[in-house]
Amino acid sequence: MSLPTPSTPAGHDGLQALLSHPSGAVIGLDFDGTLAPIVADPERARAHPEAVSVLAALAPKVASVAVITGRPAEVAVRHGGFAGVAGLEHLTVLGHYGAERWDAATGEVTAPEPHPGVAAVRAELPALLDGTGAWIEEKGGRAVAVHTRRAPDPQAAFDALRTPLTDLAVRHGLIVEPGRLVLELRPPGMDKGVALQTHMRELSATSVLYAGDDLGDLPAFSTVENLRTTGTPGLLVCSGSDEVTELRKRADLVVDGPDGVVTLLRTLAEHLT
Ligand SMILES: O=P(O)(O)OC[C@H]1O[C@H](O[C@H]2O[C@H](CO)[C@@H](O)[C@H](O)[C@H]2O)[C@H](O)[C@@H](O)[C@@H]1O
Repeated sequence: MSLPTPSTPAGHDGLQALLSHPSGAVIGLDFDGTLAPIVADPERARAHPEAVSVLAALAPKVASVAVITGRPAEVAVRHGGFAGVAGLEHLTVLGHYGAERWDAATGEVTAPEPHPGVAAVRAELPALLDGTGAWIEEKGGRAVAVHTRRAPDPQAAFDALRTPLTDLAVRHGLIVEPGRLVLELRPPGMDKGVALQTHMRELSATSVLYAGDDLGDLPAFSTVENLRTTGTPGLLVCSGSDEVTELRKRADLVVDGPDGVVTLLRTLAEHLT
């Protein structure tokens, strides 16, 4: 299968750099909505059935494959089926938007101390969510996610909760990370852009491909755009959905959700020597 053609000159340069010098390339991938199809219950989300084998084919050919996710790193590893896979011995999972790190090489997670604001907002949430149809996803005490996908009117519940949850978060020193019918209350100071840039710097990476689907991926898009202005080529891929349109406008390639991401990565692996 032939590789798709990026719609922008910068994306074209990014793909060419990756193909000509793969050992310098970092492949950064979001989890939910990019490697894993969106489902109503986050506990039931799993990586696309072909994701692991495709990543295992790609990873030995590039500098690094890194999954960069809002999930706790350990949850992404478990739901992804990423541990103990031949070919993924050097996989990195950066969880909680980069605050946590799991390395396949050690199997260990490194994480900062929990922010005290998380427990404080968690205690106040039940009263605030009463009657809204929204529900809470626990995230290991390091963040809380308020989901509205299963509310009677998911978008109305999301819109109604955004301001009160922002006020609550700010009162306790947290920020709100909006996503696909989810409002996450989490500590400030880290995002996927910082996580991607730090990872690339550690590896002296010479090019990057980043694929994401949601608003939380925009900082990583910004990092790639900034790197391109200082001479590091990059390819931005949007895992397309009807729910989020912001990434489409800035992507060099739009593919059809996790199916399209897996197909792209498989084709890329086939073209890398
Ligand atoms: O950075 P990501 O890997 O994209 O994680 C962001 C959030 O993803 C999860 O929620 C999303 O996926 C769920 C399962 O498909 C879906 O039910 C929900 O509507 C989506 O927003 C996850 O549950 C959150 O904790 C992550 O922050």
